[in-house]
Amino acid sequence: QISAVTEYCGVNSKSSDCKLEDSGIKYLFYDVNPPEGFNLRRDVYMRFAIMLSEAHKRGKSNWKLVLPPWYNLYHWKSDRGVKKPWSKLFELDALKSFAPVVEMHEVFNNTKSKVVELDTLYVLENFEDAFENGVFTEKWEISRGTCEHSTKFWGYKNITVKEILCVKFQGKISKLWELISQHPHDTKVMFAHGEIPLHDTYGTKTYWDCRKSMKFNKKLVKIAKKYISEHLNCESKKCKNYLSVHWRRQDFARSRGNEVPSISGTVKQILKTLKKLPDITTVFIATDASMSELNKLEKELTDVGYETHFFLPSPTITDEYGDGGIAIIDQIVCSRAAYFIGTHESTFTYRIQEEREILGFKSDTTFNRLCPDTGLCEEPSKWTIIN
Ligand SMILES: C[C@@H]1O[C@H](OP(=O)(O)OP(=O)(O)OC[C@H]2O[C@@H](n3cnc4c(=O)[nH]c(N)nc43)[C@H](O)[C@@H]2O)[C@@H](O)[C@H](O)[C@@H]1O
Repeated sequence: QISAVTEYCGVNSKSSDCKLEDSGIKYLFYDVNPPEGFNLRRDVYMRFAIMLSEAHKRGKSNWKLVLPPWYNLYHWKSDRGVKKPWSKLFELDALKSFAPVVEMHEVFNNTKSKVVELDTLYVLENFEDAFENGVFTEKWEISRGTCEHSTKFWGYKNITVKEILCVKFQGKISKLWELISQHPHDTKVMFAHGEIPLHDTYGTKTYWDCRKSMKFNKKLVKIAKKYISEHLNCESKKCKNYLSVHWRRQDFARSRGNEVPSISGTVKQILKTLKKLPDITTVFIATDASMSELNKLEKELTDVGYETHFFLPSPTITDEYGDGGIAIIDQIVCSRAAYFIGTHESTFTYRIQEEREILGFKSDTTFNRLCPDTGLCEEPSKWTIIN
């Protein structure tokens, strides 16, 4: 009986008659340390998506990964209190083509009572000393005592939890299956601090297959294309006529003074690059800078004859897609430029570089960074694509 229902309500089933209680499906929920931003969260998603996709290949086909809604991100001011599903920002079908994922609201729809009761919430923590006796070993340990965690669950009142376990963890993400197997009857487990486990396969073909499946919502791509066509005069995915810069400011400018340049220092470096690119007279700036900083930068560039653009969303776009959507539009415009300069150690920049690798740009047009005004400037790492 159970197996018949399981088959009918299989992992790829779209039937609305499939109810979680009798379907045999198991759900893996995860969350990320609250202050972490959008683009680190995208990387954490990939770790879990690869974990589930690989497990599927090895027969664990009843597990689904629940996509945590985008909710109250520290840097996103425009959509406080709003739970944004992944489909607002990404193409869900593309994500599903790589890994068995479901949106949170789908889980509620599949639950008769509309209450989700997690069997176990594992709150992951780092070991105090990752290199005990000088070596890094993969390990986990259930800690006695308490650990810091939230049971706010993205603002949902109808998520409860039966058992909370604090776990010191270090190692690759697939090691989480060892924890899960301790409670074989669990059907809903959650990991808090999903950023702690490491990638199983960083930079491999599997990594890039997963990365390629993170296609942006088509409507956001359309908005970016229209902007590129109207303001930057290019109709292609690989434009030849503009340079793009990801100019990370805010907390980077405040607390990483040794790593990021001043405004004039930024202009100097952009101009130095443009000298090497005589056919380019247009610059696109993606940034989280204040309007006054941006106006200063723009003025210095236009004063010496460069057309300078940045994306200013209409209120309709902001209402519909929020800061996340605007970040994606900026990333698309940067990724299609003839030449890109990013900000050192910004995950926002890393995701643009990956997008450019997928589009097939030469790596010397992609892995470039803004240097501090003085002192050393380490070369950026080149994470090139494996097809
Ligand atoms: C220091 C660390 O930096 C990490 O940031 P980092 O890797 O740059 O990358 P993100 O986490 O994506 O950046 C944080 C947020 O800043 C906004 N932002 C940054 N640059 C741009 C831009 O060019 N255009 C637009 N539209 N928005 C931008 C955007 O809302 C993004 O979600 C943080 O995630 C960590 O929490 C921590 O603060």
